[in-house]
Amino acid sequence: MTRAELFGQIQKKNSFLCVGLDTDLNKIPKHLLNTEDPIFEFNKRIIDATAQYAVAYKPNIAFYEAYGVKGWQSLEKTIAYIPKDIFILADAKRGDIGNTSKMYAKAFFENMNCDAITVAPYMGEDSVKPFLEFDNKWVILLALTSNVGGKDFQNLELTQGGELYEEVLRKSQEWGTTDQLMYVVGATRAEALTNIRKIVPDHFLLVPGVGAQGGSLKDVAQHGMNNQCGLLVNSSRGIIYASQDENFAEVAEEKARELQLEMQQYLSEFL
Ligand SMILES: O=C(O)c1cc(=O)[nH]c(=O)n1[C@@H]1O[C@H](COP(=O)(O)O)[C@@H](O)[C@H]1O
Repeated sequence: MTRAELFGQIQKKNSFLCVGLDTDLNKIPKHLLNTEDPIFEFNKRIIDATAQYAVAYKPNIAFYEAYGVKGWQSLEKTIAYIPKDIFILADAKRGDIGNTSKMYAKAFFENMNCDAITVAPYMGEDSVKPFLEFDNKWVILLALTSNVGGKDFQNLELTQGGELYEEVLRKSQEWGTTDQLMYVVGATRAEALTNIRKIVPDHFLLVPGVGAQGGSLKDVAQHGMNNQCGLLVNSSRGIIYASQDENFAEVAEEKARELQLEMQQYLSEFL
């Protein structure tokens, strides 16, 4: 998907919501466990309930890999089921020597036909470049993550000045364009967004950490929005497990709607 198409979706739906499909057999309603493919059945109901409010879905690959071949089949069916105008983001956090990254890129961009993949920048330019060789596909580099341990390395002061995550943002801009590269910034690190926007004013940011991890959507929008919105804010557990009863899809729809309404307000205020 192109940047113009993504922004078009945001304008059309008045939303920059990404729904995280972190589907766990231990958390989905029990009555679905009797179906042939409980993970897909759950995802299908969540997608049906939230597609009108979501501009992106983010299946986290770990939740599918954990179930082996069956998990991959559920993932393939889920990706095929997502409406074509919605951005699909494989949260796989890959990155390896070039030869290997190329195969990861094939897996998610050709075989799975995802629009984007999350990539760890730690192995540097030649580990990221193979993902950038596909038209209208996106690399989402981890910059400042939402977890507490993110500070262990990402906030280290470098001898030449600045922190490690800032260098990731600066250096990686040489590898691809604003039509190819996005960055992950955790909603729990919203205080850093003003500084981040000085380094990457035009890039899209994937912002997880709203909902279950307690990040503030308002702070993210206020400090992170640019003139094309430039944000995809993810919530996974806060939407998909808001109810673990038979009414889970209706409650997920309500939660997605609440976030969309708040986003609509910020789009009119800050854009
Ligand atoms: O890359 C990610 O999506 C990601 C980066 C990050 O810094 N923090 C983070 O929580 N995530 C992912 O975003 C989702 C957050 O899920 P919830 O906390 O349930 O909304 C999970 O799939 C995480 O793996």
